[in-house]
Amino acid sequence: MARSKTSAGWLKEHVDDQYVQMAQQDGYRTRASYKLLELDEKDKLLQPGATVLDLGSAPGGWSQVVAQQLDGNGVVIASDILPMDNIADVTFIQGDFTEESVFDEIMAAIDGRPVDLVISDMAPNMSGMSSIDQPGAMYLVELALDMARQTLKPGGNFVAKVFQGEGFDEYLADVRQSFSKVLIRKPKASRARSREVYIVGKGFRA
Ligand SMILES: C[S@@+](CC[C@H](N)C(=O)[O-])C[C@H]1O[C@@H](n2cnc3c(N)ncnc32)[C@H](O)[C@@H]1O
Repeated sequence: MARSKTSAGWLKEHVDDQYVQMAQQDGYRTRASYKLLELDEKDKLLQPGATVLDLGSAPGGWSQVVAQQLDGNGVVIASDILPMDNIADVTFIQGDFTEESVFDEIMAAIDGRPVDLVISDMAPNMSGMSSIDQPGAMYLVELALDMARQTLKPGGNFVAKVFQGEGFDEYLADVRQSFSKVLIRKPKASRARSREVYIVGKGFRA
């Protein structure tokens, strides 16, 4: 096989490919499933009977993991601007999360239930220009945190994909205001060259 990359680059791409292959074998719609599986293994996020809100859910890799772990015992509400094929036991709301009407629709689906976990893997389409992409990404995670603050039960948990760059430190400080423990995770299935990390907030303080 011709190797045009450095051996470190080749090795990383090979590992990335392995996740794609694993997802196909395990029946997950995307390699992203392994990120949530690793976060759950480390931080014990998914408990039977939980109400979970999955923001930026398409194509559904995280929702599949949540539905699988809850195994019919719990409530999963997922939302994305893109369509998502049906997943058993997952209520899906399609729409732009920056629009108030979508926020209201999600709130209506939650129907006053205390939410145990809010997870956001939302990311805007990247233009490659960080002066545009970074503020767009930060805006989405700020809205996700706002939703978490309005819906989580005391002691509830929060996960958000955040890109390291402008606004990251301020966002982290903001998350720390509302959770008793905050961790920064880089799951193995997250590409090393990506600036994405996952902020995990545990123990919501209402
Ligand atoms: C990395 S993907 C999520 C993958 C998902 N967690 C999974 O496991 O299948 C990021 C998602 O964020 C969604 N997204 C981006 N901007 C959005 C917005 N304004 N409102 C809702 N979803 C948005 C995208 O459509 C995309 O599906």
